Amino acid sequence: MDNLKPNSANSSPLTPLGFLERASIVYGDSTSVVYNHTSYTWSQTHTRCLRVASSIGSWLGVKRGQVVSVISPNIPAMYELHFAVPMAGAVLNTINTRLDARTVSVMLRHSESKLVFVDQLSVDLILDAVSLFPPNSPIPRLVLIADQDEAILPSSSSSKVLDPFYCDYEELVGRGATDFKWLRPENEWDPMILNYTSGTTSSPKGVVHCHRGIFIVTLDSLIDWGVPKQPVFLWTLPMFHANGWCYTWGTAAVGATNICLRRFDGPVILDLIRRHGVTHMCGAPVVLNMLSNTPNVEPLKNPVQILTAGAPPPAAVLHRTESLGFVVSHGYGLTEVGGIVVSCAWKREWNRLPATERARLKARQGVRTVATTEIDVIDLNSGLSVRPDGQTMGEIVLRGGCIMLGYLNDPAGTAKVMSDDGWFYTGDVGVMHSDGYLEIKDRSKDVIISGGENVSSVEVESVLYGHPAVDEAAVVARPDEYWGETPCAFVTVRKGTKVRPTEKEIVAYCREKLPHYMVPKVVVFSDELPKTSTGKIQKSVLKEIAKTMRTSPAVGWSRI
Ligand SMILES: Nc1ncnc2c1ncn2[C@@H]1O[C@H](COP(=O)(O)OP(=O)(O)OP(=O)(O)O)[C@@H](O)[C@H]1O
Repeated sequence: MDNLKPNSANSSPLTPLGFLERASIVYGDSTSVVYNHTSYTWSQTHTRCLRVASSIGSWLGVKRGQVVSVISPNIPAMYELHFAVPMAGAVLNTINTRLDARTVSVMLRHSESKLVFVDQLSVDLILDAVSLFPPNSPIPRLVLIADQDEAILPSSSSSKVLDPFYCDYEELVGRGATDFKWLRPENEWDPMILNYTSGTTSSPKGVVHCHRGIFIVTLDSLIDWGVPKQPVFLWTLPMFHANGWCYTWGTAAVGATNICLRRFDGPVILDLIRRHGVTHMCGAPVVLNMLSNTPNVEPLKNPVQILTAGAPPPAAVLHRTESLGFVVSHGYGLTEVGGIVVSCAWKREWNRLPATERARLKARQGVRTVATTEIDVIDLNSGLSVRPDGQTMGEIVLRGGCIMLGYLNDPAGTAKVMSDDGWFYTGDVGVMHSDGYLEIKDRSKDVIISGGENVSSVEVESVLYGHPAVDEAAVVARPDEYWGETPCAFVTVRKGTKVRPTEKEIVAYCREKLPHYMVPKVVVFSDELPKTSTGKIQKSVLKEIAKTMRTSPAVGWSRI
């Protein structure tokens, strides 16, 4: 067999872009995208993407390997650009619409972006970002995405303000060639995506993924969640957040109907579920919390699959969401791995357990997905696997085909997380249970060390979420002269709570459920917790507040 080698018939570069052409054949007349009064079929989406890709290259002059950015919520153009930009041979960089102008400016310069597609509501943001470019530095071309269905340009958007825009998105569609031969990657390791991390623990880092990695994680995510053909997929997860965990390309593979929406709250989601017969949706735990705290909700008529990841989902929130008729799946991933690489693979026999026990098991992050090569929890001193006792903490490490190529222009940062031993170091601290399922206990930067004991902030938070009056909770370290650090809890109280709990009551509640050293010594009540642009609680901000607190809380916070 020695002379049987890879050849040109069996080694065309892997890429998820081919899913679109296939969808146009198999599902050509079926609805691909719905947004307010606009809808397209898969055949139309295919043609529109080819036209945009053709215009990006031939009219706007973008070359293979150059970066093209998009700043947009979940509207049809955002979906199409996930195909059109890489089909033009360019590298897609989606930018979070909630970032500030300075950060956007840094990202555009860092990525040397050549072209930016800008949703109408981000016009001011992008113009401010561009105005921060140093004199004489090249400015990317701007294309406006004017929303046909919600024609609201920001107040300052007089025609003069729109002058810097080269053209409108629909003009690109109109000018493009339908018979455009899209640029296949020359090599499956060619960069396809540049995503900046959320910046929860440090400044955002530019993660680069290749076609091969995205192909692997996209198919893996469909299999892992058991997504059937032609589901109805509601876009409650921002596509700018790790490309909607790769379901942007995945929905084309299965011919789904993508329900797009600009913004949402609990009632909007529930209304869209009813109107469109939604079968699948994704969201960080904050979305589950929003749904389960929506007043006067009637249980769903048909079960809806909801995949949650991005932050630890407290068991109490999982339980409340499932009692509304959602079927929750729980996954874990990072921008650096493209999507979900670990999930709480559900065992049929667990269905017989009481609901609270099911929720406790489901709150664990779980096992590697089928296409992830290996995961482990290792002791950083010895480099060996920790004991699988559900107690001994270590760092979660991964290896597999969907791990990023590296951080853009940051070899030192890349080397720090991907060392010669072949592991990618996640920076997350976890334990391994005896059944082979792992559970995250914290981010390494958030572990609280009290009297020499490691306290998992996630574990304390999960107890706080079980309190009927607690809406959101975050636990951080507060410096303590005697213990070194002690847990300090920040909580918001649920709307409609008649009798607000006191600090003493919350502490007493935690004492019933946690060892003494894990119980928060201080509980601070607030109307809102600070969040990152991807909706994660900003513990770094809370840590700063906790540091300044001795016996009395900082201004704006109260200990009832
Ligand atoms: N199911 C989950 N349970 C607990 N934590 C999770 C889960 N899924 C993701 N996470 C957390 O989210 C992190 C990945 O988030 P993301 O890639 O959006 O950037 P970030 O880590 O928030 O930002 P930065 O790296 O810039 O601090 C993981 O490292 C982990 O801490």
